[in-house]
Amino acid sequence: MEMEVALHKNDAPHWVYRGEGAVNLVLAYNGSSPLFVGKVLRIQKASRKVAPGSEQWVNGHERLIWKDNPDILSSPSKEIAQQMFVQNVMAPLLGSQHIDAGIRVLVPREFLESVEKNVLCQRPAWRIEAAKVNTNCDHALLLSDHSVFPHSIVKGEPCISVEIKPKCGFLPFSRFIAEGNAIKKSVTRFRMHQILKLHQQEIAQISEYEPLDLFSGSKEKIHKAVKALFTTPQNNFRVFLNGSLIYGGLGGGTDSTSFMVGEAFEDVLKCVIQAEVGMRMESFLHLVSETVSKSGVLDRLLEVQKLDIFDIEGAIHAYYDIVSEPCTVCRDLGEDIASHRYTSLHSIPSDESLKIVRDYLIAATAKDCSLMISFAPRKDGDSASPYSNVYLASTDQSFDYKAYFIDLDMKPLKKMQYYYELDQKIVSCYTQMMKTEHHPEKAASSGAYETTS
Ligand SMILES: O=P(O)(O)O[C@@H]1[C@@H](OP(=O)(O)O)[C@H](OP(=O)(O)O)[C@H](O)[C@H](OP(=O)(O)O)[C@H]1OP(=O)(O)O
Ligand SMILES: Nc1ncnc2c1ncn2[C@@H]1O[C@H](COP(=O)(O)OP(=O)(O)OP(=O)(O)O)[C@@H](O)[C@H]1O
Ligand SMILES: [Zn+2]
Repeated sequence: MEMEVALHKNDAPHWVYRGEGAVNLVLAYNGSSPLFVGKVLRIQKASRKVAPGSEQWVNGHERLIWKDNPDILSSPSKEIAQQMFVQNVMAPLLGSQHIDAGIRVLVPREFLESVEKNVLCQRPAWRIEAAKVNTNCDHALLLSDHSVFPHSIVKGEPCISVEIKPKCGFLPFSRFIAEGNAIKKSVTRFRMHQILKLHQQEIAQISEYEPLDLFSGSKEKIHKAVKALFTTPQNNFRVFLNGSLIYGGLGGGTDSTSFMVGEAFEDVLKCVIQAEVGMRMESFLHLVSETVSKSGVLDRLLEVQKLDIFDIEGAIHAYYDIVSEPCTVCRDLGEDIASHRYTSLHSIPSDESLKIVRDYLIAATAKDCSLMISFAPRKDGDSASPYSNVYLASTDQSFDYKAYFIDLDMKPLKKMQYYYELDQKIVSCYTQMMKTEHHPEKAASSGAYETTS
């Protein structure tokens, strides 16, 4: 058992808003207690509307999925189960050197209430509307702050970091994909989802980012992807300087609000990138591309994403067998098609169904996590650094870097049906758009990728 660290109501003023996603709010520490310097606190939110799968942790069927992980099953709460999931399932797959499962700390209600009040003015309105801090939860996770280096805080040296949410980096190849949905095999989920998001006014503009480029392993394509992320960051790209957001949208989601532009931005970069004004951001993007390429961290992420070998169109049938419910997908497809294509899936041993769904959920986590890479300029003669090193030719600078995955939460089994429905919706919206002549976003279809053999 790890030692329990507890926070007090009086600590609240030192914990400041860093960011948030759909389910957690993240606070950074600005005080001087050695226990917390260089750390962030990840606290749970409570949805105002009940989201699919957000109910009580581990129902009977979920226990079956994770039955080989006693640590998960015996977890007394959802947060501890999440921590065990990161440690026992995701870390071995992605490499524990890129993961920090964090330690649990006790947080009294007064602390959470106080923090909630303090950060309110920084939270995006739509996030406030969707969820509040869960003040009934008495635990939070203390994690390393991946946007800084411990030594840069101590010595007051600069550190620049980037957060990338790469999303799914491959095209599905499952034979269970219906003929009518064959487009999924040539256009990435990300690009198709963009059309739906635009249609639902979740975004104002189609992203230029193509996940296949970022995961390609080719330096040129990786750089193309990084430049696209910079041009249309949405919730896929952020830059932090000494832990403060300097580029990209706050609070996740897809709106891009707080932007530093032009010269102001070039100016703040001067402490880390030794280049002329106007060249600094470009150099930094080269540094990011070089590091993504050199580190190979995305190669492993891609392998984990590819655990989804059946696609949701296959996995959904295994899901219905696990929860012992009649398969609504087969029902809606009608006897004929269903009996041909999916009977095999419905007649496999239950351990195989469990494996299909378990792998699908693990892949879903890998498709939704983010990567944080931070850089500290290296001083000459500083050879004893424990960090990896990357060289930026355009500025003749050396950097220490570290790469960590964040947001490796387990996806709830309950979400399977929602995943199926969303997938259908994304494909039909995209197909619809393709059919519509002269649609303003027709151009986006040129993102279709040719599969090379
Ligand atoms: O389904 P997706 O691909 O839209 O992913 C969701 C994300 O949307 P986005 O990356 O903007 O498209 C979504 O992100 P945002 O809330 O849009 O920032 C969440 O990460 C969501 O996961 P969870 O509900 O927090 O467990 C994500 O849901 P999962 O599919 O990962 O369960
Ligand atoms: N260990 C960390 N170090 C630095 N920043 C972090 C860390 N963990 C989270 N953050 C910041 O806080 C934000 C929200 O965290 P996180 O993605 O874990 O929230 P979430 O609610 O689980 O997200 P999602 O909506 O994807 O499920 C991140 O986008 C990142 O900017
Ligand atoms: Zn079925």
